[in-house]
Amino acid sequence: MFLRRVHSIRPFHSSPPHTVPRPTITTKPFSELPKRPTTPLHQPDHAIPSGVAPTTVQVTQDPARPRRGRKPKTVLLAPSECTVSKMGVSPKQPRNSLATGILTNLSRFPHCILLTRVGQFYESYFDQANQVARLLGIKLTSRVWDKQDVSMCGFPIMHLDKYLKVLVQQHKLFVAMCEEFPRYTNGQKPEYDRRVVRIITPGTLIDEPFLNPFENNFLLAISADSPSCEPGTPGVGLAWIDVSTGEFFTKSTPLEGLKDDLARISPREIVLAQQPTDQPLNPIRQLLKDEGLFLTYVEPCNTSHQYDRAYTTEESVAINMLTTYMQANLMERMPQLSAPNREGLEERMQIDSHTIKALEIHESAREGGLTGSLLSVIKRTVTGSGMRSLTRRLCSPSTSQKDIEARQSLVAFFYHRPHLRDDIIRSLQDSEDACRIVQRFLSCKGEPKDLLAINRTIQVWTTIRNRLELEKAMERRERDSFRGDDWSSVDTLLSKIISLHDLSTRITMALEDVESQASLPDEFLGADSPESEQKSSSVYGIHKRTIRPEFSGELAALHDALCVLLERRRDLEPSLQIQYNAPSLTLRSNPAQGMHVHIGRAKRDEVKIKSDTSFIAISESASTRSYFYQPWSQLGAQIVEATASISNAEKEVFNSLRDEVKAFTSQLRHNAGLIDELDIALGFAKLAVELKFVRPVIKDDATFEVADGRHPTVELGLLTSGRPFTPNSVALKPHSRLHVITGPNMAGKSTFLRQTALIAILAQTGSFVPAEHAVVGIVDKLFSRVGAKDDLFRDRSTFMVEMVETAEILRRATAKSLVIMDEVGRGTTVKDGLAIAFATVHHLVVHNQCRTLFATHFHELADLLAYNEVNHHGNGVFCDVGFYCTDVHETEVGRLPFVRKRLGFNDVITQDNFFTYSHRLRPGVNRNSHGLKVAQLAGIPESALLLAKNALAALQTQQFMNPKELSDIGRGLTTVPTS
Ligand SMILES: Nc1ncnc2c1ncn2[C@@H]1O[C@H](COP(=O)(O)OP(=O)(O)OP(=O)(O)O)[C@@H](O)[C@H]1O
Repeated sequence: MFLRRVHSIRPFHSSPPHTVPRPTITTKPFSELPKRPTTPLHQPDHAIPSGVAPTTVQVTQDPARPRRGRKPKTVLLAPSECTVSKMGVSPKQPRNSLATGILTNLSRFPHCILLTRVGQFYESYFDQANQVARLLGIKLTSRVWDKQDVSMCGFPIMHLDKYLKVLVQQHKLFVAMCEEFPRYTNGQKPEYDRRVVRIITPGTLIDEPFLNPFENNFLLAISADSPSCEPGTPGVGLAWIDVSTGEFFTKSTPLEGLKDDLARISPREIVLAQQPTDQPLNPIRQLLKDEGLFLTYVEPCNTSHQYDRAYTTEESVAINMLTTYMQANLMERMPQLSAPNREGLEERMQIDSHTIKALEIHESAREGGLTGSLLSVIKRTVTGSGMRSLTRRLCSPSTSQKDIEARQSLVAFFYHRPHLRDDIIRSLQDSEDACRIVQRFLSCKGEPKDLLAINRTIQVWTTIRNRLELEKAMERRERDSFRGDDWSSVDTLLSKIISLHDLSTRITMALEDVESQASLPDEFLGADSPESEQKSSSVYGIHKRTIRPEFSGELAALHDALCVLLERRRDLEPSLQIQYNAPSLTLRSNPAQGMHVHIGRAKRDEVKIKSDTSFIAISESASTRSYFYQPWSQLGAQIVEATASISNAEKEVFNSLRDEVKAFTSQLRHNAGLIDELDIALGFAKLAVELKFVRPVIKDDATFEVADGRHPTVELGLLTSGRPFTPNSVALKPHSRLHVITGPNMAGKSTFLRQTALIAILAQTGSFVPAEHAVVGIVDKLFSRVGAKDDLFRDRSTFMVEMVETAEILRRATAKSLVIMDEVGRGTTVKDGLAIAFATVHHLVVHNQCRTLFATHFHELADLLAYNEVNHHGNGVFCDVGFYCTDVHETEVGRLPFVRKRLGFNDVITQDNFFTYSHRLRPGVNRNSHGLKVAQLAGIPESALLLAKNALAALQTQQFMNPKELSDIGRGLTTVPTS
């Protein structure tokens, strides 16, 4: 039989969320990419990257000579043929070099918003200026080029980060950054070379200050056209990198696992090979399109080059695509990359994409932020990278018993040593994000303060190591019961930390301590004011000392020479004061007047100077005078020259130190990874103490036993309103893998299901769990069917979404999986729903053989499933199903009046209103859902409630009434006759 849906409205599929044309980039094998930037920073380079096509330029009509009836033509122009017209460009070379440069860049990067640096501003011109001004909410203005008005807008460079965030993160636009580089010829006014140094896309943010330090920003490439992508085979190649930290991964995944990987990686941008438009979308492309992710298309990789034997062909394609894309966008900022870490398919618990969202692991479902998520409740890490690692781990916990137990041992170690734990946490708070700093260096960026930060971090690592070793020595000495075994997890960690003592010593020897850095310019050059000092620093090369003079012979000699000059200056000032009887005379410099002699009290001190021709007056105010005085000008120039030489020598030292740090990239990343591990373990230990978590026993079978387990997020939520959480137990065993949960609405069925899944995740992440006791058999895949929303955008009703998710679980769950299902079948008629629920459970028991918790209001399901069972004597098909339920108790004191008060109702509290939910599970089946009580809680009007009550009574007594009778019941005129 064929089913055909008939819609009066055709299904609607929107276009991708962005409208900017996508880039076309030819991919190259990873190994062919330069390992370091080909052009040093700040060296002009006019080479246009290959593969950039001439742009399509809209040629607008000349407003002076309108040609009626003609549409504007679209033609291809080479950049050099473009010129400015009122509303766009026209084919004539403009005389203005800035305009030419901008037009060239606009044509080279047609898919980008171009921001051009002009002095202290970033500016946008031509048609783009309208868009930029609108998006950023800045003023649109115009300027005249070649006697024509050109739209423009701009903002000061200090606002760049704020506006980049709007363009790139908010509007998902690509921004080409065009910087200016002054060229000085024969002491003339500088000319400027302008070139695009980088294209900023949502996935290629490096160290922009608006990057969240606690989140990864992944750029993902997918080999979407793999020929070997048969169902079930891992044929889709993935490669993803956080450009800001250098964390680089690759993996092959089967098509059905792709969605889960996307949910877990949560990429900001996905790079995909372009496909001819006449070809139908393959399933991978269809899935990516359906998910509504931010996709960027590049030219297909036309090489079958395999990056390394360790990687599959699909992975190599993805790696090549990713690195080529990075190269094309990061340009001069392209960092050196280390080889990607390959993730095996079996190493991690696979959590399907719905489950990651439904369990609110790192994002709450309601507000979308961290608050209310599992992560927000369990997070105790103190470093940004620790938090990022924790998030990744929660979304893909380990499936290796050995790894999990090693992590648990570390947590247990710190659990029992609060004083040590607190000490190390305190030390960790002083460490910096080593991975991000190293990545900055690898992108040829970074400042001396980053070197200091790396040094501080290495020192923190050493302090932690020393503290642990000290503790061990103390325990050995003081504790009779000292057991070396207790220390094995810590010893293993310590043995893996690589000593970077030499690197740290070099940085310490080289870098000036912060306090003395500011002393040089003020003291010796007599800057007029802090502002003028700031201004003058660029002009006169006044420079804050960053490297210790004694670090290199050359620097020491330069500093000696400067000292001599400064000594001369120090002598010159008092001798001039005495010679000219002018105590208010000082030697000064500023950008406007250069080196000059300043008289503070002119009336009193100027007399002798005025009559000396070697002083040339350059400015005056009511009480002060300034003079040009050649000996000071010459001496000052020498000082500036010496300072500039020091500055250059320091830059060289800084660059060489930066190179040294870069040479230790893998060691630094390795140590940072271990410290993340430590940070997470310390956090878990603290969490276990604070929230009374216990260490679960990990097994490699199908057991899942939890005594008095709790839902950490719901428990915390209840705590804030002063209510206790009722713990619940579960005991899934290899021979009894299915539990059916029934009970009233609002009595805690969903909470119980979710807490079980969260306990599995926490246990395999290495954390202790919220329970009195727990035995967790390793879960390979975790699935959930909880909560339902429709997905009209993708043409799916609520029930359709429910069935799609159920189908996926039935296809994919294995005997090692854990499945939680909440009210499957509720979205249709009772009979259809019951039938589907029965078939689903049956399939899970017979075919998937996985551990399952199934919550339902269909109590009839119990009769269909069980026979001769301890707590339920049905006529069903299975003998080893567990049945548990929650309850409602009519009591003298209950929650209802208080809940209704909170909802804004002002009821008279009657005895009838009193009941409580028993959230505690008991064995058995509850056949009453008490739905009307929830309706009452929610504020359904009294008359409607009365009608519902009577209708329910009628249905229960099998009495069927005509509409007139029902209406009378609704008006309270009559009640249902009892049978
Ligand atoms: N074990 C518990 N202890 C205390 N309060 C709980 C417990 N479990 C649930 N609750 C409270 O009850 C509310 C409803 O729980 P939950 O959604 O799990 O009920 P349910 O039985 O699944 O309801 P429904 O059948 O209507 O979906 C929760 O938001 C929480 O405030």
